[in-house]
Amino acid sequence: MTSVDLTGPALLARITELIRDVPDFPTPGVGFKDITPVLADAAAFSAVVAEMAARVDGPVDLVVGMEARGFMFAAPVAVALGAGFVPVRKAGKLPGPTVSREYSLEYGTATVELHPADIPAGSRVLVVDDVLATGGTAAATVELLEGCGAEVVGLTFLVDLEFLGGRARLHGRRVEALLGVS
Ligand SMILES: O=P(O)(O)OC[C@H]1O[C@H](OP(=O)(O)OP(=O)(O)O)[C@H](O)[C@@H]1O
Ligand SMILES: Nc1ncnc2[nH]cnc12
Repeated sequence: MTSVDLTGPALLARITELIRDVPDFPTPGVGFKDITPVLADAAAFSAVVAEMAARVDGPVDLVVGMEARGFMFAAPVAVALGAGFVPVRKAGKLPGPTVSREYSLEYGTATVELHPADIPAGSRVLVVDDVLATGGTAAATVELLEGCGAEVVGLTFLVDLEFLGGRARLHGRRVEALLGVS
């Protein structure tokens, strides 16, 4: 059992220390932010989940996380908020019926899918992922959710790679990031 005693600037400093910069991964020229050390640190992980859960206004029915790293934060945030969890998966992983969107991200293109049957119309949904980079993944996820009639009440990330401009793709929405990298 771990107590959450990391908050504010101490949490920010700890996250900054733990996230590992990996040059040229997965492709040349990409500066990859490896968040696995945050997951492996019990105090940091629980504090991140608590902080993500705190940065939302009003009730949340569902927390949506994107495969695969998004699942690692979104599922515990859902439990912390007393909300359900819905996975957005890469193409071909969900049995369906699914709705899907193709999108581009910092290092390629992909297709994401979800089960609309898991999203009752009017659901208040929080989207959680580890990294906001170009915003392609998050924007595609918002399109899918809104196509199901959900209300996206916010998007929360561990890291915002600000120099890639992802926030602009989410203009007008509540976007929270625990750490901004400029
Ligand atoms: O803002 P974007 O440019 O869309 O990039 C951000 C996305 O990229 C990463 O996922 P990735 O597709 O690498 O999958 P993974 O979580 O399975 O590693 C990350 O977890 C975000 O979902
Ligand atoms: N630079 C990066 N580091 C980690 N995850 C990412 N997803 C997209 N770009 C990324």
